[in-house]
Amino acid sequence: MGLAALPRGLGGGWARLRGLTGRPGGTPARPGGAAAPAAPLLWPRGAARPRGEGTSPAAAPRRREVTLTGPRYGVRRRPFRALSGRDLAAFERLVPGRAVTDAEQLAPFNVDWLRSVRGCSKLMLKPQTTAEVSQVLRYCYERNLAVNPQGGNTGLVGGSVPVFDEIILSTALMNKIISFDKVSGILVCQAGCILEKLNEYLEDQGFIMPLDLGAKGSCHIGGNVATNAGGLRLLRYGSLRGTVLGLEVVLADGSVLDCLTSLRKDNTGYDLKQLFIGSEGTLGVITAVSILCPQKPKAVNLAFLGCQSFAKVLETFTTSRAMLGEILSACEFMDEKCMELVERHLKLSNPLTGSPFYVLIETSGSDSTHDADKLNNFLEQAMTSGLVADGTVATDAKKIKTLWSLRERITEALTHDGCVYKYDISLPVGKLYDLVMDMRARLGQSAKNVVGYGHLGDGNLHLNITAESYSHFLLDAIEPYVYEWTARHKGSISAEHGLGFKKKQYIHYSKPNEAIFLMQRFKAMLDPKGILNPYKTLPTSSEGNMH
Ligand SMILES: O=C(O)CC[C@@H](O)C(=O)O
Ligand SMILES: [Zn+2]
Repeated sequence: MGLAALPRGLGGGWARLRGLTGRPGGTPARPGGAAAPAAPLLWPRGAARPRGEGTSPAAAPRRREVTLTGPRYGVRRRPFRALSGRDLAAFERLVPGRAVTDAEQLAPFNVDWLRSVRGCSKLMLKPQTTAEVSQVLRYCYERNLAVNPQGGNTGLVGGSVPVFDEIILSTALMNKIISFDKVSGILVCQAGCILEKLNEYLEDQGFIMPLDLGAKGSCHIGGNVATNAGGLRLLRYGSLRGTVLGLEVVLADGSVLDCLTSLRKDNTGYDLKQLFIGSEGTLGVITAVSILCPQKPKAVNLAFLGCQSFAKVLETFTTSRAMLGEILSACEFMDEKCMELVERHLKLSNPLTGSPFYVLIETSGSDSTHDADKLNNFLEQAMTSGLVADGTVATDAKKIKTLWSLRERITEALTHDGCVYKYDISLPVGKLYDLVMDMRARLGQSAKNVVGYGHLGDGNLHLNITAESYSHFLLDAIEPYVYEWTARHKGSISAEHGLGFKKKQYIHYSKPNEAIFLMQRFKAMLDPKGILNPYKTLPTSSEGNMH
């Protein structure tokens, strides 16, 4: 690349570092809920192996019926009470006009976004206030009725939909902003606020949300906190365990735990909110969140770079960290297979010529000249030292969004590729791509595509494997090998998606028995009847606990 082509000043909005060949088209963020895309055929092993289902995606109708989770995974319904007419009348009194029983209306809330698991709930309740959530849970607790808390239903591990007939407790109408303090940057809001809407609200006031993810257009902040979602900005702003300052939670028996403080520092006893962050709705229902929001950066730049090897990807990351320092706000990677999929299935265009790997480096700062200088120096170094073979830089918001969609929409592209096996792995960053190469060699022709992408800066790999149709043989080749590999390298089998229904029995690969036992004791203490999001997160010996 000619150094003269470097975007000194980055004024053009969209600067190609070497020979611009294409232009991506703008597209919306990942849809969720009822707006789910074409049906993927995805059967990762859950509580038990799915029974006898292998349909060719090509032959399947785009909106095929998803098989019920209970029979498909061989799960036994726990002895919760079944909903009666008396219960329905009571709920109609507690949330008048907001108790949904119509089967057609309920259908999208019984199926996950990936269309891989399906429950058969007969009732969805849509409370508007914490008091209503409390009354509903008190009633359910007394009557021994199981409850499935649900936000935007964008989860990827089957945690947000019922397994059987659990009552869906939706946070959709709990979407009020309670307060925003411009001095401290602390936002307090109800759990059902949509992430993107919160960000828009904050942007008007010169702030942003500390997290960003592909599902931002549909996911709820309460669901984000309940799953401890990571996303694209974690590298810069840290995890929700740091930015969430307080929570209001309704416990299984209906009691309200008001820990909705807005303090940066508070060392008075145990930090109880941490128990609920990442507990996937199994310990309580999050009804409100207090969260620390950063200033909206005045200057944002995005470099999309092509690298010839993963070693160069790693060195590009370390160099960017060293040279961009405090303005580095994201560092993501994707391999060429991912690029092929977004091009083929979503018709997005690669603005670079073919490279085996692509890296997205975002800077967010307060001084555009200073940031441009820093980025230019970094790019110059990366290019002259041969770390980066090709690249383009965007400074204009629309073009930044277009480039980001290449990365954010990989999940969606994968759903169009056939039967998908998903793995969300944390590893020492140097080992991140070894697992992909190992898996590719191991599976050979039995997989259609083995792709690797993810949050490079966080050491989080999204390994996805696709096949034309479901195969026990392929599943056996992947699992438990992928979990053993991860455990051997001291990684985590769920970096940011949670365990939900599909991964709960693999917790042992990442946590010792003592920790799991303690988790089970917490669960028993906070929800003695086990009514909250049953069959999720924690393994139970009677439900195919394999280890
Ligand atoms: O689909 C996946 O495997 C990852 C989804 C999401 O966490 C992402 O980073 O795009
Ligand atoms: Zn991710």
